[in-house]
Amino acid sequence: MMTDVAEQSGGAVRNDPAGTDPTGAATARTGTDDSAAAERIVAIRKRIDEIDRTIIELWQERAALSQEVGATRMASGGTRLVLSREREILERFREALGADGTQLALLLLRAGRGPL
Ligand SMILES: C=C(O[C@@H]1C=C(C(=O)O)C=C[C@H]1O)C(=O)O
Repeated sequence: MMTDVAEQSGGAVRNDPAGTDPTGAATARTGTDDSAAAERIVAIRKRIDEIDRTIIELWQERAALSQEVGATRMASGGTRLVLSREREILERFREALGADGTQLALLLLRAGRGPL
C-alpha cells in the first residue's frame, strides 16, 4: 500500500529519535521531513477530513432519499427507475466534472437503487 511506503520513508524517527520535536509525530505521518510543510499538511488534512465526513453524510442522505422515491413510486404502481431522469443526472455530473463525473454519478445512482 502506498501509505505504508510513505510512512516507512517518513523522518520522525530518523530526525527526532528522542521524540522531543512536537511536530515529529506529524512529520512521520505527512511524508515530509520539513516541519513547516508538515504543519501545513496537518492543517489542510483537517479540512479534508471535514469534507470527507460531509461527503459521506450527503452520500448516505442521497441514497436514502433515492430509495424512498423508488419505494413510493413502486407502491403507487410506478416503475422503480426513471431512466430519463438518470440520464439528466449523468449529464449534470459529466458537464461539471468530465469523465470522472460520469463515474461518480453511476456510483451515486447505484447507491440509491440498492440491490436490484
Ligand atoms: C430518485 C429517483 O428514482 C430513481 C433514482 C434516481 C436517483 O438516484 O437520482 C433517479 C432516477 C430514478 O431511476 C427519481 O426518480 O428521482
